[in-house]
Amino acid sequence: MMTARGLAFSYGGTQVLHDVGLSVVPGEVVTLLGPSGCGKSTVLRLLAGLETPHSGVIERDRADPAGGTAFVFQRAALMPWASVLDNVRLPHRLSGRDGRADANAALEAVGLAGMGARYPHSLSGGQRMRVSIARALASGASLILMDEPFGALDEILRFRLNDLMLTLVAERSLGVVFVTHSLFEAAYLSTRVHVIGGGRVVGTVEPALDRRVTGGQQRASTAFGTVVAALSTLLEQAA
Ligand SMILES: Nc1ncnc2c1ncn2[C@@H]1O[C@H](COP(=O)(O)OP(=O)(O)OP(=O)(O)O)[C@@H](O)[C@H]1O
Repeated sequence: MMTARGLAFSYGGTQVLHDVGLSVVPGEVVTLLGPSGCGKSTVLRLLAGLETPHSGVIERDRADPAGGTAFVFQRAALMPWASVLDNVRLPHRLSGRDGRADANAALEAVGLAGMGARYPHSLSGGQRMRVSIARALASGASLILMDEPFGALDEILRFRLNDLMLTLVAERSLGVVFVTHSLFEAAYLSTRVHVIGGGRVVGTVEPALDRRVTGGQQRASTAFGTVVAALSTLLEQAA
């Protein structure tokens, strides 16, 4: 779906990325893990086209039928004056379409069927994040860039939304590039984890987990422990 190679980027005179590359195909969650300020969000901004790399290339697969890219931020960026349904169908409205059917289907997919008439202020943090994910799904995007989407949620909610994401990725063959601080979340969700330090990929781990096992059983498995240990070692090198 997307391949990036040799990305370098500076803010003013300060180089924050030296050499970052990644690729994502449908059904994959590719995670960027690293200490605060290492450049994870900047990589997402480059992938989203919000910034232009100073060197390196980003190639989007032209054969990708759905083609679109959606962004999900840490704070669910919802319009407070608009209903949940109108928030979710915003991408449709911006391109002159109705979008109700897609928006309702997406709300159902994230477990918020029947909540379309509510307003963001009446939702919990986890529900708001679900609305934000529903908006990304309803937009029809096949590639979703997620910048610490569950960082502000409690552990239980984060676990639930991690499972929801894995289901949606598998069912809809989405590609996801995911940024997180949490090595446990990275281990649980990812097809591949790139650990970033000093603007470079310092190491990559492909969690070899049995994906039929979920929840506490997965997190308590020996395989999971091995992945977490490998990621901690790389994180120590990245810090
Ligand atoms: N608009 C900007 N202008 C100048 N410097 C910036 C800007 N945005 C980010 N930076 C700097 O670039 C570096 C990388 O920032 P980035 O937000 O990509 O890191 P991050 O890994 O996502 O951090 P965090 O995990 O804390 O969100 C940091 O040192 C940050 O201070």
